[in-house]
Amino acid sequence: MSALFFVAAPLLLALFGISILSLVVFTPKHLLLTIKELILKDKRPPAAGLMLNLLIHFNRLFDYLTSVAKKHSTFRLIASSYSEIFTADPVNVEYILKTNFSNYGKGEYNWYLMRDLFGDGIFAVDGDKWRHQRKLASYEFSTKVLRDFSTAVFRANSAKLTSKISEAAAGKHTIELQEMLMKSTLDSIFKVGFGADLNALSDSNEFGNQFTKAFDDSNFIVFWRYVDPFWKIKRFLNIGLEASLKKNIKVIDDFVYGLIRYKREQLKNISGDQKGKEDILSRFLVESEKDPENMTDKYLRDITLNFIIAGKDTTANTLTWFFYMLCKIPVVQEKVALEVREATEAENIISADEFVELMTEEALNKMHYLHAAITETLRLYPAVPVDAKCPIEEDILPDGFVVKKDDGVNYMPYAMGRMTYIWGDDAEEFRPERWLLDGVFQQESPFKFTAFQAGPRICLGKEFAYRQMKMLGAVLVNFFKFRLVDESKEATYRTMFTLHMDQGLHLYAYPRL
Ligand code: HEM
Repeated sequence: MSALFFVAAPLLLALFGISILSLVVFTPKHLLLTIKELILKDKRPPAAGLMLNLLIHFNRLFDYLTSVAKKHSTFRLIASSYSEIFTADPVNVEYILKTNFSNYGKGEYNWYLMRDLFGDGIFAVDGDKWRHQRKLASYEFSTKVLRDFSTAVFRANSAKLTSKISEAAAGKHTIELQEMLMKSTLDSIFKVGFGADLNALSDSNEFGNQFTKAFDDSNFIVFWRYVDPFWKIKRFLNIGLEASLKKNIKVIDDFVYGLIRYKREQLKNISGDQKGKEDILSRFLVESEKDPENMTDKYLRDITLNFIIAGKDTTANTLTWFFYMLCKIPVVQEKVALEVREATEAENIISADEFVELMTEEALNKMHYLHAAITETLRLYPAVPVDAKCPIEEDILPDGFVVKKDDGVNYMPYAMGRMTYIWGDDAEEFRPERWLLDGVFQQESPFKFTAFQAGPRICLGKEFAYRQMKMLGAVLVNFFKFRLVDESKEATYRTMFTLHMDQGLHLYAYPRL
């Protein structure tokens, strides 16, 4: 241990120095680049500071970026040899995500930071691997079978959650809703995406709980790499957060490989045409039988994990902020409750199991106010608050600013939702009515409302997510009135890839009926 310390300490100090220098001062390479920029009169986005600012403001990172975006719709932060560009301009966003899509991928840089956790899954890759996964998953999302099956699963899980909350309400206990929602959406993605009951993999709930905890922590640690100049050395020495990440990834891997083994066994009992048609994982497993060299178990792990992440956190986090806003503005909560009763035509006091049967597609489609309230939540609390891209070639954005090949380019759904130049003077107000015209929900441009990304890489699960969120939202509001345990406290986020409420959402639930 002490020998390791004596070897590692000077190395760490040297790296510390170099890294801080690279973040703080202008190296000769950077000076040359700046002089070149001045001579060539490149129109670069205004420099709002150094990359070090991201580290300084890490805990309130998305609010820091919002405050800068209020002054400059496109700006950059400077590192030693490149700039990280941030934009909140819908015209630029359309250009990056659609018009010149082929020039803006995840890139090597993002993949390198994310790969220990996300591997070669759809969130982290470009090119053929992305196209392959997108194509196979698109089939699955477009089928009526998936639609009907997922609706049945959402119904069952909503009734299950209602019964859990009823127990807490009866005992006058507080609930931590974010954790409950995380479990519920994990159950749903397991059943729909992988055709398996989470409990089927293990007798105890602990299995899913450990996975959820390990994933949350990894999500935070991998995001932290973007601002930590020492992460590579920490990984090499297996110390600090990188050592925890390694342990967490082991828990995640055990969980996902366990699922793949279980699914392979299940698949052995299915033959003929039906094989590979039931769920996303079966489809990928059948592909791997045809092409075992490319579709290794590691690749299957990456694909599977990325789908769990896609389906679980985004939806649960959005619902968490939705219930938080319902508590902050009780009149919105009452309007949702009224709409749900009218749309389902539920007259008598009925059980949750009976009530979820009234949640038909037709009833859900009638709930325009609920749809608007969820969308308003996503406008102000987008599940993916900042999204990073890397340019392949030097380029000029529609606002005339030059993007260099080594720059990073980010669009900012969190900041965009708060810009008066996009949403008007009341941009920071939570007002579901802004989405309604004569009571009917109106779509916005996906380049202005960017919570689901846009263009060829637009979220594949958008419709699936709305169905699940409307179902859970409607059923819970129908049965309970929610109140914050601490009404004076403003909720905040834990900075990571997804907008996770820090410390969870602690509520009282009172029976409504
Ligand atoms: C409120 C819920 C959701 C939100 C806000 C959301 C948002 C997003 C965003 C912003 C991306 C782009 C991420 C990136 O490239 O960095 C994305 C991609 C994706 N989402 Fe969602 N998502 C939600 C729910 C879901 C669900 C429930 C599923 C699946 C069950 C899903 C499946 C996917 C997939 C597969 C991609 C990758 C698309 C690609 O790269 O081609 N999403 N989503």
